[in-house]
Amino acid sequence: MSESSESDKDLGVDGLSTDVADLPDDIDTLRLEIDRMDAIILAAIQRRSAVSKKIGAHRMATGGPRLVHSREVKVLDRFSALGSEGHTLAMLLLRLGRGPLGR
Ligand SMILES: O=C(O)C(=O)C[C@]1(C(=O)O)C=C[C@@H](O)C=C1
Repeated sequence: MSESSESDKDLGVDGLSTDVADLPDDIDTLRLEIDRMDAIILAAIQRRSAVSKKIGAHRMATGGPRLVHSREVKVLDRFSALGSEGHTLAMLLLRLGRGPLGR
């Protein structure tokens, strides 16, 4: 998997390295790190969805479109760093942000 890009560093995720050489070969310790990452990921997804819904509500209240294709392409591009599964994950994030109207 690729390291985070320069632009991601600008966005404040530079503390989350994929270099885990410094972690011990101890399953309990490693599982604790997974639990910590899962908690961060879950909170980030929930916050992302809330922000996305807020943008959508504002845009629709001001007469704009429900979806913005160019932004969705950017999200899909970013997650292509994960390979083909990145597309599935990005689509899921976009769906979570759209809410029930966006199916
Ligand atoms: O960036 C926007 O304009 C959004 O509404 C956010 C978002 C997203 O979740 O990334 C959601 C719906 C749009 O179609 C595009 C992007």
